[in-house]
Amino acid sequence: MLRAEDVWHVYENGREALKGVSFEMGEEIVALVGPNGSGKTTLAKHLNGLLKPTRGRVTVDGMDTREHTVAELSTKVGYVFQNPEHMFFEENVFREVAFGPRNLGLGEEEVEERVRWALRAVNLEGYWERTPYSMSGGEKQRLAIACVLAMRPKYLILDEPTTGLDARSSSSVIDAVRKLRSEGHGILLITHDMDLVLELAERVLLLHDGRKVFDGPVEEFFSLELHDFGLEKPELLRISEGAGVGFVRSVRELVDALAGDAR
Ligand SMILES: Nc1ncnc2c1ncn2[C@@H]1O[C@H](COP(=O)(O)OP(=O)(O)OP(=O)(O)O)[C@@H](O)[C@H]1O
Repeated sequence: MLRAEDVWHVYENGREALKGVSFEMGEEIVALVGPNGSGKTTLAKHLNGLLKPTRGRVTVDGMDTREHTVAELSTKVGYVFQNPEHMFFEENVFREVAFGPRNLGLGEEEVEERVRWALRAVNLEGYWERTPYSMSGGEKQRLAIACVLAMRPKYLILDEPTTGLDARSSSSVIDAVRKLRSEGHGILLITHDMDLVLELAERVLLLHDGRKVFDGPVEEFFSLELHDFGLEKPELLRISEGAGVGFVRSVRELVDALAGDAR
């Protein structure tokens, strides 16, 4: 479990970015949402120990983040930052993904095994020799996930994983996330994209001004007055509600519901 207990965070300039947030997650896909400046990144950085709580406690599978280094925690919680292309520096994909495990001091055989597994998990087999710079946005995003996966973390934090990607690249990233979830990973998705929340999340955590204002199922989240939080309901839901079929999660579900009504 990733667990935050009454976490407060005050930055050096006195800004209170988190005000008593409690939250826990296991093997599930949780969307972390909220307006700009609501504390999403600050909370996420607590979950892998990059930030320590000013007050309260954060544990990762029972390990208190205050008592462990970021390097230790990175084998439990992987963090894929926004705009991952800035993180690549190796000449090919193999070396890029191998970098983390090699740094752990693992033998070459184990390193190769991890690279193979991580690239397969994100459907990038056969890319070993490619230069990261020559890859598309969606491929780079999946490569960034593979680099973090090679550390074999149980939990993954993905910051805006589909922003700036076209529909096809987005759906390849979404497929990769689903696959990881089915293999027992817990995934925290930081996003402003309500379509992505509708499509992928199992639960939503909503922050506003450093406080948790909602934590619950996706359907319940979309029944909130989202405008109050600078968020918009997905078009798909507006259409389904307008058509009187209620909550759906995909165009296919909407079509099925409409076909059912017509019968
Ligand atoms: N290093 C820092 N020093 C001081 N204040 C900071 C620092 N980082 C963030 N803040 C402030 O803390 C608050 C929460 O910021 P945070 O980045 O966690 O929000 P966010 O929800 O991730 O925002 P966004 O959606 O814009 O990425 C904001 O008011 C921000 O200005």
